[in-house]
Amino acid sequence: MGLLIDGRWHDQWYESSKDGTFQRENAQRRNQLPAADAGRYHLYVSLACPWAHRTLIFRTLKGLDKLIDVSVVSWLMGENGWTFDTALGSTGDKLDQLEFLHQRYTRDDPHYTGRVTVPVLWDKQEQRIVNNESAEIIRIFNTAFDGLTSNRLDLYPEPLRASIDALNERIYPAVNNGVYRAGFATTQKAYEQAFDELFAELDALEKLLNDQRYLAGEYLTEADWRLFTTLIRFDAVYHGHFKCNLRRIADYPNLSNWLRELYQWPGVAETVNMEHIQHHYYMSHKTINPNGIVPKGPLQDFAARHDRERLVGRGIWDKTSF
Ligand SMILES: N[C@@H](CCC(=O)N[C@@H](CS)C(=O)NCC(=O)O)C(=O)O
Repeated sequence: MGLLIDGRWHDQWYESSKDGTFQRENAQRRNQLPAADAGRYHLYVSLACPWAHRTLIFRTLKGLDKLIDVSVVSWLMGENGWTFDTALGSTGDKLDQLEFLHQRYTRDDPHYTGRVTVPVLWDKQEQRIVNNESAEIIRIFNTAFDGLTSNRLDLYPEPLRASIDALNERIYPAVNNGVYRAGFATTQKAYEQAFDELFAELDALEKLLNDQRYLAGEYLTEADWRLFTTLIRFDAVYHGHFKCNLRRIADYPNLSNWLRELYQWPGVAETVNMEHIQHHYYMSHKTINPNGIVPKGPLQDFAARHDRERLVGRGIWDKTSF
């Protein structure tokens, strides 16, 4: 775990602020696509990472698998940060056989300063990072290639944007980033604050999903998928490793049924890799789990039946029907 300073790699742990709260660095590459060309872009992901996972799901749902190839980093994030160690689950860097992800960042800018994160959307033609912010990469995937794929699904449809934005705004700090705020807190107070906000929000979402099929109502949207990548990791990792243990997702009937429905959505189960998820967190965060013991449980069956048919659901918004 470390960062680049003026293009040179330094191995160092996250710095929290004086009051012990975890500070997440803002992603630095925030461009739109120069053009929607097939085969021009390459996606770098970790199968362990909830942010990268969003982009993999959108790539699948939007039928981009043949247009955008993917390299997967190793699940272990050690002293060199993310690596392409094929012995530890990486596909290798399919473009240039690089050893470390930080070399991809210094190909973008030899003087890059900052953390080296996944996901990364790389432009092979211009040899630069288009974007390394998952919230923006999924919006790009949602529309940019529609002319090439004829895929008409819309996960951020105009009439639902205000409610999707409002959901993201509360779920990101309390849940998506909330589990990290709890897990990486370095004072009791900072941990308890993150913990309380997290479970207050999960309780509210449990209530919301009692009367509606998906977060924004009858349509399955971006807001659901952004929550999904955190909740699918919750009982296996955040509950124990990040001490988010007031309740498990399995203790929330609506959230766990909703989670199973999304897991069973065509193509989605193939994007979930529990081995990468558990090994990454428990073995990479030595300050939290110094001996790197990876728990064997819990037993989970996301393929089991769910009860969501009891509520009206229209699936993903299809632009051709409007
Ligand atoms: N805002 C970014 C966050 C990405 C992020 O923090 N990814 C983590 C993996 S889960 C990472 O690569 N961390 C490496 C580091 O912070 O050094 C996004 O959503 O794309």
